[in-house]
Formats: sequence, C-alpha cells, structure tokens
Amino acid sequence: MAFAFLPSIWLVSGVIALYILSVVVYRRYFHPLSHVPGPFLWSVSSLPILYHQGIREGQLMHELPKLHAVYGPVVRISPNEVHLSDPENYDIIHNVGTKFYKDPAYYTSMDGPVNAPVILTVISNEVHRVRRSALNPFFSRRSTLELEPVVRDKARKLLDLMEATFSRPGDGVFNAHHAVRALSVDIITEYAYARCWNQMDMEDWGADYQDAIRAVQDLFPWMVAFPILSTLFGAVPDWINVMIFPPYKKWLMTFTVIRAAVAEVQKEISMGTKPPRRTIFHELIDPPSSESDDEGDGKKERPKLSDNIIFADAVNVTGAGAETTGSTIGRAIFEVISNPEIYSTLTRELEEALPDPDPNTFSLVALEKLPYLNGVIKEALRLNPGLPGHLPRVVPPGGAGATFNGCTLPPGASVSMSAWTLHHNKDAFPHPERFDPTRWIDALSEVHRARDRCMIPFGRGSRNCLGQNLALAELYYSVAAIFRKFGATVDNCLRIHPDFARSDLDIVELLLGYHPRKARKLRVVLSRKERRGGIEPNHEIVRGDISN
Ligand code: HEM
Repeated sequence: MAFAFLPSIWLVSGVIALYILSVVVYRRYFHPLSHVPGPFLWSVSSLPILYHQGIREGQLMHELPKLHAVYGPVVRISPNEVHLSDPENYDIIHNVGTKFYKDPAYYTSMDGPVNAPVILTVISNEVHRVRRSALNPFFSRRSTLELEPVVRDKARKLLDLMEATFSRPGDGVFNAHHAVRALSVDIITEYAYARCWNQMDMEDWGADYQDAIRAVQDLFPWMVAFPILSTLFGAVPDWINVMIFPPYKKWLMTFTVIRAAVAEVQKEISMGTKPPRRTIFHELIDPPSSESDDEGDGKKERPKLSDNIIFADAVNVTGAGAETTGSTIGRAIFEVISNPEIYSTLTRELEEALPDPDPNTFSLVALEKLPYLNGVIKEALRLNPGLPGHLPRVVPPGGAGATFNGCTLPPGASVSMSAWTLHHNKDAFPHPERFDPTRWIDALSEVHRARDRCMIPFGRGSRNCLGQNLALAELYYSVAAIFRKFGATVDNCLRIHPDFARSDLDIVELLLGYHPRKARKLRVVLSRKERRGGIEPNHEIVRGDISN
C-alpha cells in the first residue's frame, strides 16, 4: 500500500523524460536553425550560456572565439541564437534604418529594476526612433563642443585631486579605479541634468553607487535565463527587493534623485522659468514644437513622453555613461604607464602640442588631431569595449530571412556579433592582445579600412551609442590632462601600484563589460624625487607588463 504511488512517479518521470527528449530531438534535427553548425549542447539548450555567464561570471565572450575556431564564422550558440564573427556581416545588421530589432529575450530582462523599457532596451525600432530623436540633439557633436567646458572642468578637477593625493603625507596612493568612474558620473550628471552628483568630492568616490549597478548586473544572466525574475523584480515593492538584494538600495536612492530632478524641471516649465541652460529633462519634457528628423524625413512633431519614460531614459543615460567610459580611461592609464616607450612617446607629443599643462587651455578639436593620443584612445576602446559581448538582434519578419556566409537564417532567428570578437580579429589587428597605438598611425588605407570595419566600440547604425561624442571627449580630455601633467621623466612620473597586475584588467561580460569581481582596483603612485615615504612603486611589475 505504501508503495502504491510508485507507478505514478514512474509515469510522471517517463512523461518528463519523453518531453525533454522530444525537445532535444526537435531543436537539434527539426528546428529552423538545425542546419547551423554548433556544439550539440549549445544547440539544444541555453544552459551553456547560463553556465558561462551566470556561474563563470560573464565568460561567454571568451568562449565565442573558441567556438568560431572550431565551427567557422556562423555558430549556433543557443536553440534560437546564432553568433557571427565575420566583420563583413556587421553592417548588414547594424545600419541606419535597420529592420533587425533587438532581441526581447535578452533586452527585456533588463527592464525589471527600472520597471520600464529604457532607451537601450526598447524592442521596436519605430518606438526607439521617437525616443532617440528626443535625446539625439543633446548628444550631437555640436552639443558636445558647446558643453566642452563641463568635461574640461572635471578633467582639471581630477588632476587637482591626484596632485592633492600625491602631496599629502601618507602612502600617496591614488584610487584611479573609482576616481575615473566618479569623473564620468560627475560629467554625465552635470552635462545632462546640470545637477552634478559630485562623486569626485566623496571620500569613497561614490563607490557604493558604482558597485550597486554592477551588483544588479550580476543578476542579469539569471534574468535572461529566467525572465520571471525580472518581472518579479519590477512587480514587488522596492523594499522587498532591497531586503532580498541589499546593493539595490544605493541604486534606488539615485532613482529618487532623478525623479526629483524631473519634478523640479516640470515645475520650472509650468511656471515659465527660463533655465540657465536647457538640460536633457527640458528636451524630454518640453520638446521644441518641430524639429528636423535625424533620418532626413523633414520636420517632425515629437510626441510628448510619459514621466516614466523620461525617468527611464535618464536612468539609462546616467548608468550607461559611467562604467563604460570610466573603465576605458582606466585601461588607457594602465597601458600608458606600463610601457615606457608608449609613456614617453605620448608625453612628448602632448608637451609639443600643449605648451601649458593646464587643461583649461586645451580644446577638444586640437586634442583629436594628435595622432598618438588618438592611437592610445582607440587601443583603449579596442581592448576595453564598454559592451564587449553579444548584443542579439532578431532577423526581421516577413521576408526570406538573412544570409550570412552562405548560411540562411529564417525570420525570427536571433543573431549576434560581439565587439570582443571583432576587436581581436587577427587580420585587422595582428597580435590583437597587444596594446599598440601605432597600429592607428601611418597605416596603408586598405589596412585602415580593415581596422575600421572591425572597430565597433560604440556599435553602429540607428542603435549605436547615444553618448559616443561625450565619451570620446572624456577620453581625450582625461588622458591628455593626466599625461601632460605627469610626464615620463623619472622625477615626475606615474607608476602602477605594485599590488596590481595586468590580469586585474581582464574583462567579463555582464551587460556592460566589467573587471572580474576578484580583480584588484587600479591604483597609481607618483615617482617624484622630492617625495618622501609612501609606497615604492614596483618597477619590476611595471616592466614585466611591457611585452604583454
Ligand atoms: C567608452 C564609453 C562607451 C562605450 C564603449 C559605449 C558603448 C555603447 C554601445 C556598444 C551601445 C549599443 C548597445 C546595443 O547595441 O545594445 C551603447 C548604447 C548606449 N549608450 Fe553608450 N557607450 C559608452 C559611453 C556612453 C556614455 C558616456 C553615454 C551617456 C550618454 C552612453 C549612453 C548610451 C545609451 C543611452 C545607449 C542606448 C542607445 C540606444 O539604444 O539608442 N554611452 N553604448
């Protein structure tokens, strides 16, 4: 009698096993992507992606090149996703007016914490176009040049803070990791909202905020695998989320700040108060009555956006601009200091072009013309792309599908390419792991073309990076300011703290690229004759890094 339920257990287990078997057989042999090469387990289940992303902390980007080496330029990496490595395919997917749209299975998983699609995660290209047209003018090249003083001031402040650290009695160690991220947060909040968060003035450089966003992104692979988690995150009251997941609290506090800013600007507008300068909120809340359409369709009326959408896009703008730009600046700092030849070539170029080391005398247009500085920045972006991993798009419906390297994918299939893979393309970048600014100088035009085709740190087309002009301005200003001030001479040069190694700069793919959780934070010290005491830089470690 006690064992009477056994047959039903066998029955249920048998049914489940049969179901799993039929799903496996279908996905492998009868699925519309069954003709696409790829490893067996990856083509029948998304578990390998979850394993590499969730359990191995964002390692998928490092697995993809290995898969391409075995299976060729088109590889099936999950039942419905195909990853491509041939740069010729990139513009087919990522062009202006593209019909490929963002894969909801990936992007909507990010909506939970903000409880609305942010501009990055909007699926429909048509909806995206309206939202993007509201933000575009604010981040155009012209606006970046107009607001150049914001970037200049913060670069100047960064130098002052470095100087203060190096001249203070004590260990004289500058926390470059958090400082450059604080710099980016302060620039974006001043630039976009005219309400600087002043993280550079905080003792911990706003580390809590930066760490909170990262902690939320650690959840992201799980939310992609189990979308219900994202829905629940958005559905339950915030205090429950904070109780289960304490780091969220700090991020949540910034939501309150952003909501308050939206409300303030709404009040200003309703009272007819003229602001000292229009911010992103003025642009979104009170759009100009008619404006030029960015894809050349003439003048368009822009519909008013809801408060929640304005809030969501403001959160996106703040979050997207901090880690991405900060970590690229960090990479440039490390690579320049670690290689004496790069350090002296860069500082020589800066000294010749910029007689005064004060960033107040720099101009973006002049900085952009410096070839070696340009090479340093391109290499930092190449080896440290803000979004290094797969960013899946869906083959548009209603047609014959899309063909890549002779392999046709049906409408509805998910297809992705990665900056990491293209930035390590050996034909475009011989010895791709090497940080070599000279690759971008004096190359033959066809070499340039090959490199430019593979260089996609900001993506391309309608869904490219909104903030790329601003990000580049930050990179030019901060790298030029630091290395114009701290030259390569023995009595005034920066060194990497001995307790930091190249491996601490490894990148993992959450949504944004991050250094692994166990990585130590980048810190620098000044080697200056008159400095007494403090940390002695480890020249051996620094030299050991030169050869890559
Ligand atoms: C080195 C710095 C940066 C890199 C490498 C970078 C890279 C990218 C990439 C590759 C995308 C496309 C993502 C996709 O296809 O799903 C993107 C989108 C975006 N980025 Fe950046 N980004 C950087 C800095 C910034 C800054 C400073 C801002 C501030 C405004 C920003 C705001 C955005 C936004 C709002 C989007 C979504 C755009 C849309 O979907 O229309 N980014 N970024």
